[in-house]
Amino acid sequence: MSTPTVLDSILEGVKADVAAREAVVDYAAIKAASVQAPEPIDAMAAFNKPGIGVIAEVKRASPSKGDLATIADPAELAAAYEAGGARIISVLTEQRRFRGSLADLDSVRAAVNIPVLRKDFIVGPYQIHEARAHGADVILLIVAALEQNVLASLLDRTESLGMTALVEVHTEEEADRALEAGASVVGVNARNLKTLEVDRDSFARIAPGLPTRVIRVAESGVRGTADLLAYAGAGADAVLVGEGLVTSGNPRAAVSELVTAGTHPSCPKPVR
Ligand SMILES: O=P(O)(O)OC[C@@H](O)[C@@H](O)c1c[nH]c2ccccc12
Repeated sequence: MSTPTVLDSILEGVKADVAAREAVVDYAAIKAASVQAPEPIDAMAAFNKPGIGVIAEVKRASPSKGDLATIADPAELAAAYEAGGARIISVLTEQRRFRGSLADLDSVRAAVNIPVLRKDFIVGPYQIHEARAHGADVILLIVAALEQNVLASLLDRTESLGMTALVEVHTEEEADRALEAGASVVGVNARNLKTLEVDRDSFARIAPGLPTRVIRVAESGVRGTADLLAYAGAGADAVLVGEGLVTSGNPRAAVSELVTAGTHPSCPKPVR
């Protein structure tokens, strides 16, 4: 057997944490809660607005950098992102490496009126019902973490609950798998989750091969407007930004600067 990757070790912790939560709230209960939750917000409408969308992330820590910022109040941060013009708020809920939680998701959901993305390492249907029960409108599905049949069934379940899946890839092969599973929104993560290395060119390599009906999201490594414009030039509909915003000191202004650049007439337009 090959040595475990960072992703393998994260997934192992996530599976243990899911099992612990399921011992408290069982599958039938979380499923019931997910269908009783208030209706999801239509994230496809948010993705389809003109200009480059900014998905702003509530991110406390990362495996590569450790603690990024002290986020005393995730609701306040999310409200600042919304006021700055973010189109969607992403909330990291993985606890061991990213120091996130479902409590953070709850706080953010209560604070904003735009779609909320639950960002975690989804391994099975329990977490999808859980995301919906906690008010998520969008969830992340990471192709590298899932067998093809599981990916396809989790995507179906997400959509049958009225949510949108952001299907994350890092290679052309993974992009093919995302399309094969029926993804409508594909995110190219510049960071390889197996090695944690960042390759900002991965988006430009992969995005042109996606059919025009697919929404393209560039994830990770956006430090400012120059990176946003580069991703826009390579065909991005939206960028997902975490570290650059939580470390900015003024999240509302930082989002607003990106949104302004992404809606300026000189900004390259999405391909559709
Ligand atoms: O902090 P950054 O470099 O702006 O990246 C944000 C986001 O792309 C990153 O948090 C991310 C993308 N895909 C993930 C999957 C799991 C955990 C985290 C991620």
